[in-house]
Amino acid sequence: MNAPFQSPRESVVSVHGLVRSYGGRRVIEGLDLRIERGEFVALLGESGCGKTTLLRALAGLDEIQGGHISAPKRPAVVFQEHRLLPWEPLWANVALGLPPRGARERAEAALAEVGLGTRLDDWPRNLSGGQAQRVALARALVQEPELLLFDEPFAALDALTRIRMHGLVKELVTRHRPGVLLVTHDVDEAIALAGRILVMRDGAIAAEHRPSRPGAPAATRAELLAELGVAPTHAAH
Ligand SMILES: Nc1ncnc2c1ncn2[C@@H]1O[C@H](COP(=O)(O)OP(=O)(O)OP(=O)(O)O)[C@@H](O)[C@H]1O
Repeated sequence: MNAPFQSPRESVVSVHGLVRSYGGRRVIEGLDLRIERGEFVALLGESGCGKTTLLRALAGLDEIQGGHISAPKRPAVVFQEHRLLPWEPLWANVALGLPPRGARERAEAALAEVGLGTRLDDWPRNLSGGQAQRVALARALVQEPELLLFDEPFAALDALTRIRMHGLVKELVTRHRPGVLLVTHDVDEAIALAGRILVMRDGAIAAEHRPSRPGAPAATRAELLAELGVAPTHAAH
């Protein structure tokens, strides 16, 4: 009897030999990256090493100077600041870019998923920082993206709100299964959320960790801190 057919794991992002420079200065130099469907990848690296530059290139926001990127045309992006339109109510902010028919209902469902289902007609100015980021998350997920790009989305939140957001993001990502790339400065956040953690250095991926292996989180934390040149402290959570 034939063995069951096993398809190779499908990648949602595939980058080969990426080069990105600003005015002749190369920030990304021959970078390779794959993200599989439903995979949650975190990207760490020293300030200025090119994390946001990579994310923008994946989002198709910038031209590249070399190499090849294969990624969905319209990935959803969540930035550190919520970027909500102050003159639109919450539901319209979430519905932005949806076809008009059924847009309000879809926005309502997405806002309910992030715990703001009763605030459809409220305004961005009435939200706390954490609530505004939840709306930004709803706006990203309502598009049902194959790829979700996070650029330090929780960095401006207080520690408790950040931990609550981690729980919510885990739940939503498990349900919707987009490929995720999370740019973060927070080693503990990367360990809490990602199945795979990449460290960026000198314009390329310098190290890879899989914190979900049994017994791996503590070792991964120490290795990551050493790679990032930071003295270890107690885990934040
Ligand atoms: N528009 C731009 N024009 C010129 N140089 C830029 C531009 N954007 C970024 N850079 C440079 O590219 C390098 C990488 O920047 P990038 O923002 O990608 O780093 P990062 O790893 O995301 O940093 P951080 O962690 O501090 O956010 C930096 O040296 C930065 O000065």
